[in-house]
Amino acid sequence: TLTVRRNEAANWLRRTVGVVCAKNLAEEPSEEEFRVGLRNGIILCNAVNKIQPGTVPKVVEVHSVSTIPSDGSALCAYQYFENVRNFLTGLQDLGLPTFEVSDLEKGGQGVRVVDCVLALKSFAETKKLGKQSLFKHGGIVKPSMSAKCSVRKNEPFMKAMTRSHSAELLRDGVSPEQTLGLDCSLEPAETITSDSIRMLVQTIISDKKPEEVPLLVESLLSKVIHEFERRMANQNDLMDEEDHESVTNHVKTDEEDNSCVTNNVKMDDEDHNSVGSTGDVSAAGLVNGDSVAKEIQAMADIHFELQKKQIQDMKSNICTVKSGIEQFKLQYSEDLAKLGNHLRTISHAASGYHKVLEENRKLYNQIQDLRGNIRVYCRVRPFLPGKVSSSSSVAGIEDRTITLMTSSKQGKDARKSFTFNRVFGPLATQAEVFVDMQPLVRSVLDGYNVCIFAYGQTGSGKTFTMSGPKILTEEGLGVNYRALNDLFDIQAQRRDTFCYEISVQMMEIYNEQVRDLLHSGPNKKDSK
Ligand SMILES: Nc1ncnc2c1ncn2[C@@H]1O[C@H](COP(=O)(O)OP(=O)(O)OP(=O)(O)O)[C@@H](O)[C@H]1O
Repeated sequence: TLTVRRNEAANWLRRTVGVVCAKNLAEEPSEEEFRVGLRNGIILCNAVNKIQPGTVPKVVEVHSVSTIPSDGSALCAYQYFENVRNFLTGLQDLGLPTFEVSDLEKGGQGVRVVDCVLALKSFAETKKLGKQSLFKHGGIVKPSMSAKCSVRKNEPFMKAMTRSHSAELLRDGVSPEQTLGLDCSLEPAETITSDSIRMLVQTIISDKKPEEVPLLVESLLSKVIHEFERRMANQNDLMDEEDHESVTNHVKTDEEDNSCVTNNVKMDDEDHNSVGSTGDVSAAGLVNGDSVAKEIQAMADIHFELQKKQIQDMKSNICTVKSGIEQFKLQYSEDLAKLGNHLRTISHAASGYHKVLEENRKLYNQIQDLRGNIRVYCRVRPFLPGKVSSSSSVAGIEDRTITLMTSSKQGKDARKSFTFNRVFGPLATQAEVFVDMQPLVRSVLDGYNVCIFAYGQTGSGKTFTMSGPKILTEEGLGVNYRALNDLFDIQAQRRDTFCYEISVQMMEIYNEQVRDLLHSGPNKKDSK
């Protein structure tokens, strides 16, 4: 705020001119007190002369302090005006902001006075800083030039600052010998720009004799090179530090990798357990980059050797597997060749199968023909329950012959023998009877027509032989059932090579009449 800034300005003036000179300016003056305190221009002129001696060549002052009223009214108005005017002119010469004389009168713009004083304060501080910097590095001591020579009227404040700063160097003067001691390595926060440096050099050589210039430039360049090398060395040191930090971080990262490696090593080979402990020690004892690098290199070497060994093992395993595969391939080709031979044999056999089958069929049926195209069998029914067995007319039964005895005739005529393909006695079972007929069923499936029928008087046992008893059992199955069973069995055996269609009809011939027993409707007589 304005009050704070005004207090700051008052304090700075008091410090600059001393409390005796600034006895009429309070530390924290009001606006009026500030105006009255500075009104006669004495404090202002002394202040600017402290900063820049000679800015106000003559300050009108009253030495008898006691005679000066608090508002400075003892001085004539023109005297006040003279001091203030000289002060403002000096500010203009320094390129600082100014104010109007009327601003120190009642009703004037006191803020402009405050601004002006604070600008002078900044100027003084900047100048002091520049001097310290120069003295610190240089030893520039010989004033030979007025500050005014480098300060032009109405230049911008900051530009004036820079120029003034440069002017300090010049004003203090530099002999060639002294310049040799000039340290161009101004502080890193130096305020001198390239323009000001150029100006500085120009000014330095401007008042030098031509023969002094090369020596001067040489000394400057020498200093510049020296400074450049120093900064490069600093830069390298900084970069080394950064690299070291980077290496340390890298090592930390590698520590984690090494722990993985260590685990792998432990798992792979117990002989390499020492590797794990080495890795732990190196991880714990990372002190500097070299030792760490060596540890890492050692770990990498061990890991490399381990991997090399694993690769060799894998190579030998691959060789073993390869030879195994070659052997297997050889055996496989041999087996394949054997299988091919077998297949050729089977193929050859298969090609002759149908021929052989046909031949077999012909031979089989030739046998059936040889056994008789028409075969006649005789079966003797046992006595039915309740009948006397002694009244039988059968005198004897042989394999193919049966002998009957007629009680009404005597002698030789009483006995007659009959020959059949085979004679079955009363004890013959259904299975025994069917055995002689079974080959004919196979001939049916080979394409031959076969007819099996029973012939005899009523109650002689035709139905029993062909179908079975009234209460049917497995053993009692007659020729019809057994023949049909055989037909279906042979059909199943040959299903891969033959396809058979089987159908059944049941006809009855009775009293010269044929009847279809499976016809569900009214009996249909068929003369055929
Ligand atoms: N080998 C046998 N063993 C036991 N019993 C038999 C035998 N043959 C026939 N029989 C019995 O004799 C009786 C008459 O037989 P079956 O009915 O088969 O004669 P059939 O010749 O068919 O008579 P029909 O011409 O009148 O029909 C039946 O009770 C039957 O069980």
